[in-house]
Amino acid sequence: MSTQAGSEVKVFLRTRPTANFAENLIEYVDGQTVNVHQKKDSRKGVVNNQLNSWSFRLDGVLHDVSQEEVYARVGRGVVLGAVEGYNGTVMCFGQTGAGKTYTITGASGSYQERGIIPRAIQEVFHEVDQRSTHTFRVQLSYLEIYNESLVDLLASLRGCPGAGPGPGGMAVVEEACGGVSIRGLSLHLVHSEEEALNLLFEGEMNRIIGTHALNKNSSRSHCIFTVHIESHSRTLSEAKYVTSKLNLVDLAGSERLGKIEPEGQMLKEAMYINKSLSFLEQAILALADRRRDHIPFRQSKLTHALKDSLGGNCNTVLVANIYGEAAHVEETLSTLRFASRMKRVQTDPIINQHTDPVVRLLLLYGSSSASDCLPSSSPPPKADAFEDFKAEQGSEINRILKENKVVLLECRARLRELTEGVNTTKREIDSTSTTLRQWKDRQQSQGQFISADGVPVLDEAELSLVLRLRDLKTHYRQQYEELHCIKAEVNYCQHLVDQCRTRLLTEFESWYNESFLLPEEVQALLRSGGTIRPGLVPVDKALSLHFERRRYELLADSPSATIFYSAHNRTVKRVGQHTHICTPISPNIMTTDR
Ligand SMILES: Nc1ncnc2c1ncn2[C@@H]1O[C@H](COP(=O)(O)OP(=O)(O)OP(=O)(O)O)[C@@H](O)[C@H]1O
Repeated sequence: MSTQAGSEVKVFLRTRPTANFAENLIEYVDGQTVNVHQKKDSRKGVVNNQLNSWSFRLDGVLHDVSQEEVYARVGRGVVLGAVEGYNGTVMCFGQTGAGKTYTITGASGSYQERGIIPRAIQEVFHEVDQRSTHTFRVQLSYLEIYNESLVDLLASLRGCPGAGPGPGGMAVVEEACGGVSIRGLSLHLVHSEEEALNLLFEGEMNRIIGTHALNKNSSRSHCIFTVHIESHSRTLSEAKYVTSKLNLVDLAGSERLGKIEPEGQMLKEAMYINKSLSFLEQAILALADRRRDHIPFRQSKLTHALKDSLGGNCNTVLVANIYGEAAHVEETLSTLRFASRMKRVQTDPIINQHTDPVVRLLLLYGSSSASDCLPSSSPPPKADAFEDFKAEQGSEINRILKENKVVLLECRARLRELTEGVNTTKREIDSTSTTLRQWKDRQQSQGQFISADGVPVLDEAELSLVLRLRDLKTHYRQQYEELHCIKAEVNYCQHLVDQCRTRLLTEFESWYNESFLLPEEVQALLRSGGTIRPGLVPVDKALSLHFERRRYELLADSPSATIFYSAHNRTVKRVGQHTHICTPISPNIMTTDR
């Protein structure tokens, strides 16, 4: 089993931008050290021993930095680790309105300001596309913990297996391997970045948001977005496979009750939030103390659900969000205290390797009494089976692949034509400029014609050259712009074709294994929808890959932005909220990631 060198939880500080940043109270020293000064409390008497300066050492201070940099420093390592098979957690903690949701999810509907979750999704699928030696299975879940109740934020999606809490309701359950899972929480298989973003936006729509004195869209709950990754080697025909869980956690805001004076429902919410955060703090304190053998995870739903995600077998990163104004310096201090406790928690991540029961069965039977268990006839050659698959089970995705190839070929032909056109125009511009220059030189040597008013007079031939040059330049600019668009379109079509091809091959592999290589009794298990997963992807999901050409024309030069906006808009349309359908403000803004 591979392991990563044990270390501590990584902790970063991120500040919400404000014009009133309390520079005299909060001091950043070397990119890692934060000093906080607080005025002595006069109500406690003139003479008191209260300290008024604190120093905290963290892994990094993210002050005035872009979402992209935050992801690069905080998220990327954890995400890449998860693709390798290491569990990972990125968690945002801090007072209400300090920027936790902005950090983890990002500003709603803005590609540049998307947060860690959409970027992590993009990275996971990028890696999946790159790693052709493995097949990946990516599933998502989105859990909300509101007033000590577990809520499935993706329960509204009909037709997903495992959806619905079942008779016992939702609950955190301990697993034999020491981890935890949530009974009744729906898991959704996703095949592309766009499908995954659809689910994220769907879940966002369902979150419980309240208005708070410090944040008009305050999240009144804890949310855990989890990417479950499973990978099998394509080349090694062994039963081993690797799984990992990537948890992206947005905690509810920590707030002193006295400060905001909530009432009614808000008071109840605030009490639940504070209680669960204080249990979280107790669990962290216990985890940081190596002499402790009991960690009080079961005190709250939050700590129980995060049992296997806070240090231990997990790459854990905490972002401590602060709102650095003088009025909030106490919250800043308490956030930093929490962060420095968290930093003492040890991590010891290992790759989560398992053995596939189906393949193990196959290998086992194959080596002992193959004739009893393996299918009676020998499997057909793969090339023939592939042709059959394309004509039957895989016909829909194969049709989409063919259609996309046709569009790609058309786009390429158009690109060639335009490139030739641009080159021809450029040559004409050059030759017309040369002729004009020569004409001018000749005129200069003969002397310039001047009108009766003393204005230089253009010769008719020279005038026609000047006009021709102007027209050519206008035409060149138009062609160039068109060329730029068609290039982006070609890239995007190529991306879709690659995606369809990978999908066709992956589905064929699953179908071939299940149809010809598995023992008949195992095939029967798969058919009856037993505990063993079927490998085929439903056709309606495959259809979602269909190329919606017109809709993408606007967004042609940035495929990943296209995916982001398309998923966002689809969710907004489906849910029918009064949210804006978002399109990029201008192509320039879209392509330059802040
Ligand atoms: N780094 C940042 N850059 C730009 N805007 C930010 C940043 N951080 C926070 N904001 C803005 O501040 C406001 C509050 O942020 P956010 O909702 O993320 O806070 P929060 O900590 O999640 O609050 P709560 O605990 O109430 O849910 C939002 O309007 C958000 O867009």
